[in-house]
Amino acid sequence: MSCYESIFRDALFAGQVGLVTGGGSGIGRCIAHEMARLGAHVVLVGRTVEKLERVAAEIAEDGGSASWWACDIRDEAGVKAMVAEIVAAHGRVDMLVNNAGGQYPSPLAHLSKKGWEAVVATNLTGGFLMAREVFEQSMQTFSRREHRAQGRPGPAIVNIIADMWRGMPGMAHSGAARAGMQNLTMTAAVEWARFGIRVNAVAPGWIASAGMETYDEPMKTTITHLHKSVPLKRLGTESEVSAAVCFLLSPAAAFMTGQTLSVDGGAPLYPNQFPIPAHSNSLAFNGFHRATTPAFLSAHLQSPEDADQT
Ligand SMILES: CCCCCCCCC/C=C/C(=O)SCCNC(=O)CCNC(=O)[C@H](O)C(C)(C)COP(=O)(O)OP(=O)(O)OC[C@H]1O[C@@H](n2cnc3c(N)ncnc32)[C@H](O)[C@@H]1OP(=O)(O)O
Ligand SMILES: NC(=O)C1=CN([C@@H]2O[C@H](COP(=O)(O)OP(=O)(O)OC[C@H]3O[C@@H](n4cnc5c(N)ncnc54)[C@H](OP(=O)(O)O)[C@@H]3O)[C@@H](O)[C@H]2O)C=CC1
Repeated sequence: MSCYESIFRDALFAGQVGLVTGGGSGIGRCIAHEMARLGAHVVLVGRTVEKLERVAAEIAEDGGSASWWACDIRDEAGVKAMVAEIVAAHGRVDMLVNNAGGQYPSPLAHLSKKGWEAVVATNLTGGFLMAREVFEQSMQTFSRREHRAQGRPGPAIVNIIADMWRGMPGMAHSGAARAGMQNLTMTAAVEWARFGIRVNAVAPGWIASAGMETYDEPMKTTITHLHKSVPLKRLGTESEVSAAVCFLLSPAAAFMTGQTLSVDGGAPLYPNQFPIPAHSNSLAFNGFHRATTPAFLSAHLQSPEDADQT
């Protein structure tokens, strides 16, 4: 386990209350630690009590302030009750990090309806329910004028999505849900801007997080090769995602809303494995154009169906 020094100033979030879903492990745990280190009281949300208790104890050990709430973010009544209790206990919610999520690998054609719905509910519906309740119940507690009078904006929301910019082959359910969450981020940003609420997203690429441990051995082998497809030639860290989240929650991002920050080492920009030449060859253009097919590549011009028949 590593420790990172936050680049943000001490007490940046002093006096603020932040909710982190999925705060019991991985990226969410790291975000919760950093927010607490910056002075926030952090409420950790997840389904497994032991994980939440452990992280809350770690934060207390480090001198921070944290509590936890066990809740499945897909359970509408549970989310409503949880946000109500948190608002009653702390008076408000200043920050929401919609980080809970996950998926399992499967070819699109093999996805069951139940599996699809489980992943979409986790990565899209759950985030929607959390954001809506925090919005609704914050608005009931404080009017915009009261927020202004106290010199505070409304809650800042950050949604964790994923690198799904070119689809998400092998994880179609998650790609569809994350794309939905990115779109929801933009809509919420516009609809809630007049209440001083900012809504942004962070799209992690491949991160060496505790969550990667949840996969089976064949997937873990795949994951050990992923760095080759990243221009920066490594996986990201939990703390690099956390830094982007804390930036978006902070006043440094006061004029940013509806945006998605990618933390991915440039992976979606250059997914291919061919080497970049040191010098480009200039191509002479004389009005003709020619077409040739190198013999060794002929087979690769066939569609998979044609290739099967040969
Ligand atoms: C590709 C290369 C990229 C390579 C690139 C890889 C890196 C990608 C980057 C992303 C990395 C991460 O997100 S890392 C974070 C990973 N962390 C996680 O994924 C942990 C959280 N995940 C989960 O909780 C689960 O996966 C999730 C399905 C979302 C929620 O589960 P639930 O508790 O709701 O439900 P379960 O009861 O477990 O499952 C409900 C149904 O879902 C289906 N289901 C669930 N798990 C299943 C499984 N492993 N295989 C088949 N089907 C499954 C079944 O139909 C289940 O019903 P039954 O058949 O009746 O049981
Ligand atoms: N690691 C990576 O490379 C990437 C990760 N991401 C996303 O970042 C987020 C954090 O992932 P990471 O830290 O790696 O993985 P983890 O598996 O460690 O974190 C996921 C957390 O979400 C919680 N969670 C899952 N489902 C629910 C639910 N229905 N209700 C409440 N809590 C839930 C889990 O706790 P519990 O099971 O106890 O509820 C867990 O603590 C996820 O959304 C993930 O998909 C996106 C792109 C890349």
